[in-house]
Amino acid sequence: MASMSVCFSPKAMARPKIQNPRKPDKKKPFRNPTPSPKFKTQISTYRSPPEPVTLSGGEATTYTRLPPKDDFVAPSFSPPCEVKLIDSTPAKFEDENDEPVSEEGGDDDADVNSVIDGNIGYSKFEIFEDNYDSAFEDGDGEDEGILGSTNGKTVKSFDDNDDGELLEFENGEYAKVYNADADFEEGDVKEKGVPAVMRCFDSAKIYVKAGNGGNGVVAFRREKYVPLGGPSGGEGGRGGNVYIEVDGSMNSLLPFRNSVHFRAGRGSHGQGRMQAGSTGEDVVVKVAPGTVIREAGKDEVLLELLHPGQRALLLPGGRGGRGNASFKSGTNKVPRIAENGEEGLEMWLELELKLVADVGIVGAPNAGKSTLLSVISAAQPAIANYPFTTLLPNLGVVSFDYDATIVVADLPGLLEGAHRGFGLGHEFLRHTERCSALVHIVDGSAQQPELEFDAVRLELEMFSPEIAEKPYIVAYNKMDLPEAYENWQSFKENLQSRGIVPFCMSAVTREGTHEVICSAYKLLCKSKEATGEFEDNGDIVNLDHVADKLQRQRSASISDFEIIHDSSSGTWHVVGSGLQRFVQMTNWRYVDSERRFQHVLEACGVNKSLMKLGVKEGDTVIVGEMEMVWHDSANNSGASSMKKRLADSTKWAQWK
Ligand SMILES: Nc1nc2c(ncn2[C@@H]2O[C@H](COP(=O)(O)OP(=O)(O)OP(=O)(O)O)[C@@H](O)[C@H]2O)c(=O)[nH]1
Ligand SMILES: [Mg+2]
Repeated sequence: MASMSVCFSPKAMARPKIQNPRKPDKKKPFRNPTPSPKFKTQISTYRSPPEPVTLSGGEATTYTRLPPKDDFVAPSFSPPCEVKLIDSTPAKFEDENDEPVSEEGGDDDADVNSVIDGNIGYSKFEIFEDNYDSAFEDGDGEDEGILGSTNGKTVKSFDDNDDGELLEFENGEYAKVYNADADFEEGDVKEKGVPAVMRCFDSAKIYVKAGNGGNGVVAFRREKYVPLGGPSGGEGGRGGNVYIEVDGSMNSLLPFRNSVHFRAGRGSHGQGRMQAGSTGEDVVVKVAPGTVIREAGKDEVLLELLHPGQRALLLPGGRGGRGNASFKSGTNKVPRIAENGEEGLEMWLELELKLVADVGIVGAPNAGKSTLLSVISAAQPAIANYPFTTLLPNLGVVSFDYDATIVVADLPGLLEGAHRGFGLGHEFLRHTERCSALVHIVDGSAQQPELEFDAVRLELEMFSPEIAEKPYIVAYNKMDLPEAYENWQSFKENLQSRGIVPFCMSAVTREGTHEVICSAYKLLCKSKEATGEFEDNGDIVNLDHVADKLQRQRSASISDFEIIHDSSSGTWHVVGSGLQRFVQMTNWRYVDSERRFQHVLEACGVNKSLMKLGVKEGDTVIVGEMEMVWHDSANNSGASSMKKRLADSTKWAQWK
């Protein structure tokens, strides 16, 4: 049997000419057409470091388009066949201090707004798909798509892309529009055609990449009167980090519709005279408070960022490669070896926004939710007399005192059948998940306010029992209108018989609104006390844990590896993150690199393990992106070819 001394050694091979695809092949007749020996086999993907990314704060926009009033016929509110509610926990303010609002909340003399027509029927609004590209384009260049219709007439329209379509932006970047309706069941009302601007309000998919480290260099000190100056190659700079920061001025993820890729800058290469390269530019991705971050396609939550100013290091930049000065030793005073910079990590992230609000305002469309928000806070949501004026949630801050403020979210209206795709469906209900209390607005001028109330409660329950169980206040609105005033007594009695004490108010005249929001605040305090949220003493949370974990994985020891044998092709795969990183950082242009590589394979036990497992002469061994041919040899002189593997495993670049 042949001696088991083993050697991988590279075989010099001609490098193929690779045409740089970005440049046209200009023929230069007076130059030698053979490729320059300095020609690199890898096509450079390096781009100049981007400017630090600063995203402008996205506004929770409210899109308004007033259709002609005649478009709205007043169909009768169709009562739900069966309404079943879970045990809820309505707010009760029965003690002396918590006075419920006067039952005569509406002033008889109140100025009845003649413009307001409370009889709009909305039970027939639904989202449907259509060929709206052509049919509904109004030429104003806005994103428009069909939102709803009544009696066949279009209410609003928004351009939208099909699910799964690739959006191309002017800057050459692209984003995939997801199919939000993947698990749509046949027979259900189709919940397709939600305009992209609405989908992108609270979800986004972005690509982040930390900067690559700069390469180290081989250089020697050459100076008059300094003979044998020694190695002086400096190391490369560290690549830029990727940070995620909470920007308090943002309340949506809409900016990520236009910016999908975030790449940190790469470290610059080292230089002679022991000069280290400079560090790459960091990139800071700004997100809205309440953003949940997951790796694309995975359920595990990486980060949940709630408070403005929080900053998490997500991806650390690659380490700079060492220059030859670092390899100087007693036995090798003239090292001709330097490392490549470590590649920066990259990842596709899925961002999901769950607004951080204390109180959520829910209710049927056109009930007066936005009007209430505009009255109790400085927010200025669009208000109009037709359903679905609010397409995206709005936030407002209500100040009670210097130190008592709450954030209130006004959500798009909910229709009976929202769980089957009617109206805006449950698109935005997840934003109430973080609310501690809800204010349920009932349109007093509706034909049957009790049924409207029950239908919305049912929808909340259908979306999530946890949300339905949140403490809530019922506010009967539009008391200034005679029909609402007339219905109030029966509505109140109906709810009281179920143990719910409703409030009445007129958001337009501001009567009763103060009582409603004060009660919501009290409810909020009670709920926070019960859950112990006030005792939250701000434990220091390590937001850099993702980067720490990735760093630990990356710097695994080179002796941690696994060998996988593919007997059909006689291939041995040596898998280990430490070894792969080592291969990636090895600069094969330098002669000493091969020797060092052989030495490492020997030292970390790869050769021994392969021989134990029965590797044979001529077998292929793959470590990271290097492919070698196993060669048993008596005196270490056996030649084997070493090739660099490209991303596409069917192609091979001959490597010297
Ligand atoms: N008379 C009267 N009209 C009101 C009152 N509150 C709201 N309105 C009117 O009702 C209409 C709808 O009000 P919005 O605040 O837009 O209702 P919304 O619940 O936010 O509606 P969507 O966003 O479409 O779900 C507007 O014309 C308001 O002026 C009220 O107390 N009295
Ligand atoms: Mg609204």
